[in-house]
Amino acid sequence: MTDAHTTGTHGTGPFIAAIDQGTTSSRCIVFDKDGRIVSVDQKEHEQIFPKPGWVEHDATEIWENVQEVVAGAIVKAGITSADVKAIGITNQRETTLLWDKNTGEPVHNALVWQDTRTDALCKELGRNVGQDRFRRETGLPLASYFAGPKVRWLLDNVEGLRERAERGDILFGTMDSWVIWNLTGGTDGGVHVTDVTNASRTLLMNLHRMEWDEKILSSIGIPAEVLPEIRSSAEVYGNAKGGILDGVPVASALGDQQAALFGQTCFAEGEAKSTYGTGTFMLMNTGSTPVNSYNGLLTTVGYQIGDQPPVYALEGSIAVTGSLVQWMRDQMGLIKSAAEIETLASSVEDNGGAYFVPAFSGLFAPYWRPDARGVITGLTRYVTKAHIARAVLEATAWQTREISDAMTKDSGVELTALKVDGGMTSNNLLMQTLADFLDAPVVRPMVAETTCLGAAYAAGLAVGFWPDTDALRANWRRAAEWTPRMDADTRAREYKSWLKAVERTMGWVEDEES
Ligand SMILES: Nc1ncnc2c1ncn2[C@@H]1O[C@H](COP(=O)(O)OP(=O)(O)O)[C@@H](O)[C@H]1O
Ligand SMILES: O=P(O)(O)OC[C@H](O)CO
Repeated sequence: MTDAHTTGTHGTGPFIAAIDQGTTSSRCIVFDKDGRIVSVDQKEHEQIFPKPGWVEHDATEIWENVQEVVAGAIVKAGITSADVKAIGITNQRETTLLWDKNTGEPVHNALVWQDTRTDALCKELGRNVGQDRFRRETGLPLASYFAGPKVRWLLDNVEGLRERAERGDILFGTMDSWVIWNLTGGTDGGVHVTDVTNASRTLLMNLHRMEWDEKILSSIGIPAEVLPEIRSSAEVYGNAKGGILDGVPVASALGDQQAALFGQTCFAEGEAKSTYGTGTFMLMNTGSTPVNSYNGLLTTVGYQIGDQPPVYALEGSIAVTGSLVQWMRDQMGLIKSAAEIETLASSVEDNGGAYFVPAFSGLFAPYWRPDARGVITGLTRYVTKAHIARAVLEATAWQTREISDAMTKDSGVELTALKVDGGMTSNNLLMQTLADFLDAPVVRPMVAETTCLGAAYAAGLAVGFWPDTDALRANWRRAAEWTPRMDADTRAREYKSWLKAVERTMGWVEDEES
């Protein structure tokens, strides 16, 4: 398939190292000038589920893993810090951490983006401050997904924390800030920064001014003292201090989905990519002005290169896609490996009338309904586990279709082709189904690790390793393409049934339960 896990040096360097601090693992990839992978090292971290709906990570474990994978990738490449021109950072977005700047100790586990404990707080803020205000100033709907309410929860629930924060002893960061602060020295002069893409996921940054919004900070109840400085996505923030890359410039930070947009070289307005991992995130470059969404998408920052103006994006976020395949494997035991879902689903011609809407933690885009829960509908005695497997894959494709429709409505741009990446894209049936449901070609690049590649590209631009985005475009190579085969009537009929199934998920959780 792709060369994602090859090791061994290409040429003689120099190189760029990218760190991807993801939801389930941390990895480091070394790239050469052609954007090819030289080495990879990766380590998973524990997923902590203290209560239903709560998801946490141990940030100390994550920082240890990051150091380990960086050392692993450098050793596998057979190079030294002298061969590495810059380090790029990309990360799971929205996951929220507060730590003590004097000791470097986290005050609590990080609250992960999937964590829904702030649902009630968001409702309260919506009543007191108004949904519209958040949308207008930050581009985001008020939802537990984002970082701001998680910061407030920590300040309210960790004893004595608010006083320590107001005294200036506590730092807030998403995982980019945590990794950069530690890489650049931690308690010994670490820099406390974030980039515009990560800041645009907090509900705290004014999307038009690229600054923390004081009115929103005071309405959520967050002291400005804890906040990192907002910087561009591609500039030198500081040099690594200690460790195997001592002295190397840390030169980019991008939320992982924005990094994938960059790695897929979606530099022109209207270009879009969709990343199929645990969840799925489709982003479309909308150019130099933020496009308001009236159809359930997020307005977010795509990237900002140094002192150039920021580039905005529209995003459709789907919470459950690859994780539904994991659920079929781990909770249901219907398949033994994620790849087996393709074999099972391919053993039947169609879904047998069954539709599966995986609203396990409510529905994200384009609905933003925390009260929704998963349903399998259309069941008769005819339906087998193979039909369900097919409905599982179709769920990912239909959710993408809904987001693509919303993007067309919001941006006026018709999707002519979708660039895809992520673990699920190795599933040919899914990719064909996607092309069929979108009625547009689906293309996958040679380097499937677009997230790390995007972080490497941004860091490389910052230090002059690559001259400009045209040089990056030249590296993009197509590995596979799927073209639509479904007839229009079947597509329309199936889409109607899918939308009917989605309706059945709504309102399941009563107000007091949520
Ligand atoms: N062949 C496959 N068919 C369907 N889903 C798959 C397949 N292979 C992997 N997956 C799913 O893809 C996800 C892993 O993709 P990855 O891009 O590594 O995710 P993440 O970066 O979110 O951890 C898992 O949720 C897994 O269930
Ligand atoms: O770490 P991933 O690939 O699951 O991405 C998570 C997203 O950034 C959440 O917004």
